[in-house]
Amino acid sequence: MVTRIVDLRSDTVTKPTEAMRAAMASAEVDDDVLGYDPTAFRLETEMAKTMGKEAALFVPSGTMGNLVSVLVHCDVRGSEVILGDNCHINIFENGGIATIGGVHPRQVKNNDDGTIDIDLIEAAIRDPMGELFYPTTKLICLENTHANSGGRCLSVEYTDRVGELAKKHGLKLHIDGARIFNASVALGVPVDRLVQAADSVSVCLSKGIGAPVGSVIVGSKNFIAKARRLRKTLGGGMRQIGLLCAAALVALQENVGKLESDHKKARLLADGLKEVKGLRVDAGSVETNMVFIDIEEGTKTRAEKICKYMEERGILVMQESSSRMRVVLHHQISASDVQYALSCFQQALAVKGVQNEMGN
Ligand SMILES: Cc1ncc(COP(=O)(O)O)c(C=O)c1O
Ligand SMILES: C[C@@H](O)[C@H](N)C(=O)O
Repeated sequence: MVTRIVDLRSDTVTKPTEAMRAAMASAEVDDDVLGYDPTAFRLETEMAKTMGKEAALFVPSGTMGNLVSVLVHCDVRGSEVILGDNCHINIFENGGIATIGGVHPRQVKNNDDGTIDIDLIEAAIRDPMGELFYPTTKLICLENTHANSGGRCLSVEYTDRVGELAKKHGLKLHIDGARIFNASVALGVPVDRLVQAADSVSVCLSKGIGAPVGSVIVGSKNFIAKARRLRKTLGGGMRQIGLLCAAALVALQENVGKLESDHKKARLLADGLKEVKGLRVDAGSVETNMVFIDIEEGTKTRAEKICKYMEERGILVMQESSSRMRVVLHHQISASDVQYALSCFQQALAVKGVQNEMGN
């Protein structure tokens, strides 16, 4: 009988706290399409100030935040965006920039640390006055932290260099900052400084920050004005969104300060897992709240079996492939949860049933 659930699938799984629920219940609201929801205005004003940009816009998801941002920057037919081959926009957003926006993705290899070699970015740029055959590069996208690289942080120095390259070629820079606060805390760099070079940033409130729903796009006033119109076009114009924004305001107050603790718990779990025979964990590369766990060659089991074994004990783990799993720490995972998860992983790899000759 499972008596407790330890949900390590993602930092998107957090439940609203009592303070968030109370704020939602008492939120001052109005129609944000016909006018301006006052609580949405408060959140957008606060986020623009925090991120060091002129303006901000609440959107229902990080996927819509990236889609709207890319489409505002790539506003002419035949536009092209340079992005990492392993980035969220390219892998997990249904190809929306192309299928909905008609923007051509120019994939450049992501390094293991989430960066893209700057010389490869420059080599991928297609000059608008160039060959008749080519799309026109309009935008470069980075992702910080980089989820598929295990939550690795892009440094401010690297980000500034990419920003300089974009300016040199008359391009814009967008940062998928779903976990930008995690990067800021891990690097010890104020978040507004970390994104200073970016023309736009999409910030998820629904991840490590722990809000139930939503993201915020930040940028210039002109950019946000265009983004607001495009959000409506995409069906994202919402009415009394102060209910959601009130929870986000509480989340910002409550949880940014807890991100370092999430990172410490991730490192603690990674250090324990790397000692488990049959698992391979690069604990040294754990910079924020994510840990990728690989099954070692020759270990006669699969991620599916381990995830099932863990789920039977109340621990939810994201299966990435037949030999890879991911755990993500968040403010609703305690230190004792971490120890419990580690002990269950140790048991899973020791149990005959989980390991068998066929590795089935
Ligand atoms: C790096 C990154 N960007 C964007 C998103 C999209 O956010 P949402 O799930 O709110 O659409 C996610 C995850 O969800 C993510 O991990
Ligand atoms: C799966 C992915 O879309 C989500 N952003 C996560 O990290 O959980």
